[in-house]
Amino acid sequence: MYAKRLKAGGIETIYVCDKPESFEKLQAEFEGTDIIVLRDGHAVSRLSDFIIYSVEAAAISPVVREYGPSTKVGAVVAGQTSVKAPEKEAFEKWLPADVGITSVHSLHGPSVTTEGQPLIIIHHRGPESNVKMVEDVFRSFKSRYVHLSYEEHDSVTANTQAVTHAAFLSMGTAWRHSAAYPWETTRYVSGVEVVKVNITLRIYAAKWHVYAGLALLNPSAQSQIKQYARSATELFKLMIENREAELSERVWEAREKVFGWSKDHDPSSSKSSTSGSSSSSTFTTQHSPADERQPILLSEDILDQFSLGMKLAQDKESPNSHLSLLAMVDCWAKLGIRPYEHLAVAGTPVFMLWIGVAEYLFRSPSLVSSAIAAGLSDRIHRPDDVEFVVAARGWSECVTFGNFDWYRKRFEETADFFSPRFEEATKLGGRMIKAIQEGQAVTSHK
Ligand SMILES: NC(=O)C1=CN([C@@H]2O[C@H](COP(=O)(O)OP(=O)(O)OC[C@H]3O[C@@H](n4cnc5c(N)ncnc54)[C@H](OP(=O)(O)O)[C@@H]3O)[C@@H](O)[C@H]2O)C=CC1
Ligand SMILES: O=C(O)C(=O)Cc1ccc(O)cc1
Repeated sequence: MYAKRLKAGGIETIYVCDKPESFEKLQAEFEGTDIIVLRDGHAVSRLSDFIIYSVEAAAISPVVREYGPSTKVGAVVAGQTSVKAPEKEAFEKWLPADVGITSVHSLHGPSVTTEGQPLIIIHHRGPESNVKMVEDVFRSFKSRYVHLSYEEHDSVTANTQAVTHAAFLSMGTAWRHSAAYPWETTRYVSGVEVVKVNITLRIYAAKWHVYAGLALLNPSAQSQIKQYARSATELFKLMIENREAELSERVWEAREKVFGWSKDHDPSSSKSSTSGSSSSSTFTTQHSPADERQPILLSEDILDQFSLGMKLAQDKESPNSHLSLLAMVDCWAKLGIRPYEHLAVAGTPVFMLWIGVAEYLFRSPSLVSSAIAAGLSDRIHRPDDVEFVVAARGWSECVTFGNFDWYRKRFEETADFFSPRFEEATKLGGRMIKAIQEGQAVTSHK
C-alpha cells in the first residue's frame, strides 16, 4: 500500500524488497510500475534516504539486525509496526549511530482511504528537520499527522486497539462455539448487531500477526485485555445470580463515568439538562464531549442495509443483554480510559465504530434498562453470553501467556469458520465504514 500510494503521490524513486526467496514474486507484482524491486534489505538500505520497515512486529528485531547495518549514512529509518516497544529496541540496538529514527504508523488498514486518517509520526533520534522530510513524503496521503513519543504511541494504541480487538475476537469465538453463523439466527441481523458482525468478520479476514503483535508485545495491552475479561465475567455472574441492585448500580456508574451522563439523563431527548454533574455522584465524572456531539452511528435503518442476514417481517426483537458492550464500558470505567479523547487523538475506524455501538446503547436510558433486565431474565441470549465469557477469558489467558502459536491457532480456527463469508463481509464492512465516516464528516462540518 505504501509503495503504490507514495508512487502515485509523486515520490520519484521507490525501492522495495521482500525476503530474498520472494524476489521473483515481488517483481511480478510490481511489473509495469516504476517501483524498483531489489533482492533484499541490504540493497534497499544502501540506496535509500528514507527506509520504512513494514514487517511483523515479532520479526522486527531479526530483520533490523540483518539489514540495519547496511543503512546509508545520514538516512532516516521508520517502521510501520503497530506496536512500537520492540521496534524502538531493535532500532536502538542495530542501527548505526549516524542514522536518524523518525518512525510512522498509519492507523488504518490498506483498504481504507488515507485521507483524514491519523498518521502517527514519532521523532526519536536525529535532527528536527527530518520530521519535515517525513511529513513531506506523506503529504499526498492527506492524513492527519499526530506527533507522539514511542511510549505515548503504545499507551494510546493499547487503549484504542488492543482491548477493542479483544471484544470482537471474543464475539467471533463465541459464535463459532455456538456453532451458529450470527446472520443465520434472527438475533444479529439488524441495527447495531450488524456492526458487531461486520467488524468481527473484518478482523478475522485480516492477518493474525497484526492483532497478535499489538496484543502480545504492547506492554500496556495485557492488563487491559485482562480487565475486559474480568468485567465480562463479573457482570455475567451478577446476571445469573440475579443480583439486580448490584448489576444496575455498576452499569449506571460506568455509564456516568465514561460518558458523563447521570442516570436519568437522556442526551437524545433533553439537550438542556446537565450531564454527569449530579452532586450525589460518588465518581469524578469525565466531562465528556459525548453530550455535545452527534451520535457516531447512522440510524438503524441505514445500518440494516449492511447486514449479512435478512430480517424477516415477523421477526420480533428479543432483548439482548449486550454483555460485550456492558463489559466494555465497565472496563473503560475501571481503567479510567477516556474513549472520546483517544478517538480524537488516534482513533482507528474499528475503534470509532465500537465507541459508536457502545454510545448507541448507553445514550438511551431505556435501552440500558432493557439490557440489564435481559441480562437478569432472558434465556434466549444466555447461551451466547456463556460462550462470550469463556471466549473473553480464553483470549485474555492467551495474551497473558504470550504465546504466538496459541494465538494463531485460536485465530485461524475461528477465521476458518467464518471464511465463506469473508469476501462479502469485507465489501459490506468497507461500505459501512465509509458511510459512517462520511456521516461523521458531514456532522462535524455543520
Ligand atoms: N494490515 C494492517 O491493517 C496494518 C498493519 N500494520 C503493521 O504493518 C506491519 C506489516 O503488516 P502487513 O503489511 O499488514 O503484513 P504482511 O504480512 O503483509 O507483511 C509483512 C511482510 O514482512 C515480511 N517479512 C517477514 N519476515 C521477514 C524477514 N525476515 N525479512 C524480510 N521480510 C520479512 C513478510 O514476508 P512473508 O510473507 O514471506 O513472511 C511479509 O511480506 C506490521 O507490523 C503490522 O502490524 C500497521 C497498520 C495497519
Ligand atoms: O482499525 C483497527 O483497529 C484495525 O483493525 C486496522 C488496523 C490494524 C493495525 C493497525 O496498526 C492499524 C489499524
